[in-house]
Amino acid sequence: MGIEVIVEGLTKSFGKQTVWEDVTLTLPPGEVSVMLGPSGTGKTVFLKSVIGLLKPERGRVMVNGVDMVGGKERDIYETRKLFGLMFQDGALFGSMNLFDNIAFPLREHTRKKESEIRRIVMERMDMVGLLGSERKLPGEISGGMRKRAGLARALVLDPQIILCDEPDSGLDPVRTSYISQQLIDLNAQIDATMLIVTHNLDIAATVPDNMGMLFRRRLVTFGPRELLLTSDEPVVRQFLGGRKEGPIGMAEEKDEATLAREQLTLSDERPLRIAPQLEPSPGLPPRAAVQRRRARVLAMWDDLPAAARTAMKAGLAPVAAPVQEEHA
Ligand SMILES: Nc1ncnc2c1ncn2[C@@H]1O[C@H](COP(=O)(O)OP(=O)(O)OP(=O)(O)O)[C@@H](O)[C@H]1O
Repeated sequence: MGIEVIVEGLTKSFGKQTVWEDVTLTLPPGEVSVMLGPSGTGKTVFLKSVIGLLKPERGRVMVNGVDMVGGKERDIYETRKLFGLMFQDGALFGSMNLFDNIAFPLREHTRKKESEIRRIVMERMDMVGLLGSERKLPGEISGGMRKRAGLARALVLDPQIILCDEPDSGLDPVRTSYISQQLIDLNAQIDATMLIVTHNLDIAATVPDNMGMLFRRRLVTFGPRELLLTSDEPVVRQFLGGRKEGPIGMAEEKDEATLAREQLTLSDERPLRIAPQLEPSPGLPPRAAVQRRRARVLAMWDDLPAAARTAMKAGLAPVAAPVQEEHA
C-alpha cells in the first residue's frame, strides 16, 4: 500500500516572491489526488518541495517519519527512493532507446543483474502499453508514448508514492483520456499514493479521489473530489467551468471593479455536472483505495457541506447508515 504524505504549514518563496504560504494537506495512502491551479501558481514548485528537491522556508512534509524539508539529507535521500517522478515532458534521454531510458534508474540505483533489469523493464513497458517499442528513440515516437515511457521509468523502482507533473501537457484530448485511464489502472495495480499536478479539467473531473487548488499564494481547498467539484468558491467555479469571468485573469488577478461587473452577469450560472470517476480497465483488480476512502469520507461526513454529501451519495453506495440518513 502507498504511503501517507503529510504536509503542514508549508511556505515557499523565491527572494521576495512568495509562491504559496501555509499549505497544509494530507495525501491519503494509496489514493489519487490532483492539485489544480492556474499557470504560475506554484504547482511544480509544490511537487518539488514534497520530494525535497526544493526547500520551503517554513513547514514540514512528513513521509514515513522523515521530514523532507528539515530532515537529515541522508534520510531525505533514502526516502526519495520511495517516490516515482513523472516529469512534464517525460524527461527522456534523446540518444537512448526506450528500453535503456526506462532501465536507467535500475542501472543507476541498484546492483541488479541485466537479466533482472530486463524482466522489470519489460513488465513496466507492458503496464503502460509500450511493449514492442523498446528500440525506438524518444524522437521517433508520439508525445503520448513519451509520457508513457516517462511513467514506466517512474515505476521501475517500485515507488510507493508517484508524483506526476502535468501528464497531459502537449497531448490531444484522446491521448489525455488514455493517460487518465493509465493512471487509474496503475493505481489499481500497485496501490501507490499518487499526486497529479494539472490544469486539465478532464483529468480533474474523472481521475482523482481528492482534489486541491492553489490560487493567490494559498491552498483554496483540499479534500474529496466532490468537495471541490461542488464548491461555491468563485475561483474554483471559474476554473472548473473554464470561464473568462471570475477572479482568474490573464495576469492571474483581476481588479475589484471588473469582478463586481462580472458578478452581475453570473446569476444564471448552471451547476457543474459531476462526471463519474474512472474505473480500472476490465481484467484489473479493483482499486484497494476505494474502500479506504469510503471509510475516511464517512468519518468526516458530518463536517461536509450538503452539496458535497449529495454528490457523494451515488459514488459511495452501497454504504451504511450515515449516507442513507442524508436527505439533502
Ligand atoms: N528555481 C526557481 N527560481 C525562481 N523562481 C522560480 C523557480 N522555480 C519556479 N519559480 C517561480 O515560481 C512560480 C511558480 O512556478 P511553477 O512552475 O511551480 O508554476 P506552475 O503552477 O507549475 O505553472 P504551470 O501550470 O504553468 O506549469 C513562478 O512564478 C516561477 O517563475
